[in-house]
Amino acid sequence: MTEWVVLDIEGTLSATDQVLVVLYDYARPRLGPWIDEHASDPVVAEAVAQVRELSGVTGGTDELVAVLHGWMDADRKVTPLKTLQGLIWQRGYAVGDLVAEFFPDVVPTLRKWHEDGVKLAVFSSGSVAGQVAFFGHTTDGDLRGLFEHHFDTVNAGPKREADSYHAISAVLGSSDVTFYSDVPAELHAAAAAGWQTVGVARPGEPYGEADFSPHRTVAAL
Ligand SMILES: CSCCC(=O)C(=O)COP(=O)(O)O
Ligand SMILES: [Mg+2]
Repeated sequence: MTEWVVLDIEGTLSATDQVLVVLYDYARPRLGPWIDEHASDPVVAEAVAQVRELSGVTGGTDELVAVLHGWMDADRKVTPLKTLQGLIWQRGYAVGDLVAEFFPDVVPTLRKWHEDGVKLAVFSSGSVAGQVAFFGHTTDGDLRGLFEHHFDTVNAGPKREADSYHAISAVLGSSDVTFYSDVPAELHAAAAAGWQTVGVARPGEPYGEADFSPHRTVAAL
């Protein structure tokens, strides 16, 4: 049995539409008001500065929002976008607008692994703040206690680079780690860092028919 299981979210634990439709549609109209109402929050100010730097935009909130919407339409997992989305979703879960849903196999399997002594962590492009709110408000209740660690592109790095997985191993204090993801490029990066890998090829999902070789592949956890 592996010491650690690290899990991707979108396409692995939850349907891609949960993120790209439900969560993105919730964030889209709220980005502008959030930026204006939280301009003095250092996290928001830093995210806005990064959006300006990456896009070259010098105008007001409307121009920033146009950039953010463009990134969302292209599903570009750009870190400042994920930071702003995470703050909006955190509020959405707290006030009861949002409830996280999983594929049917997910919660029973996570509970079994946890009971069997396997340590669980998450590595997602979604910000840690968004992840924690997500697992705290699910159709199966508060699942935060199942996870020892949360990683994102801020505290670990890009998901398609081996260095990010080395950084996570250093925090976990172990290289006995198995990574579950629906994206082959993420599995290649994890394998390059010495992790065990499992491709999650769920029928009907964007990567359901992808070539996962040489990784072990399952259709459900
Ligand atoms: C509240 S978690 C939202 C997850 C998210 O924003 C996302 O982009 C998922 O990407 P992943 O790396 O988990 O495929
Ligand atoms: Mg994914």
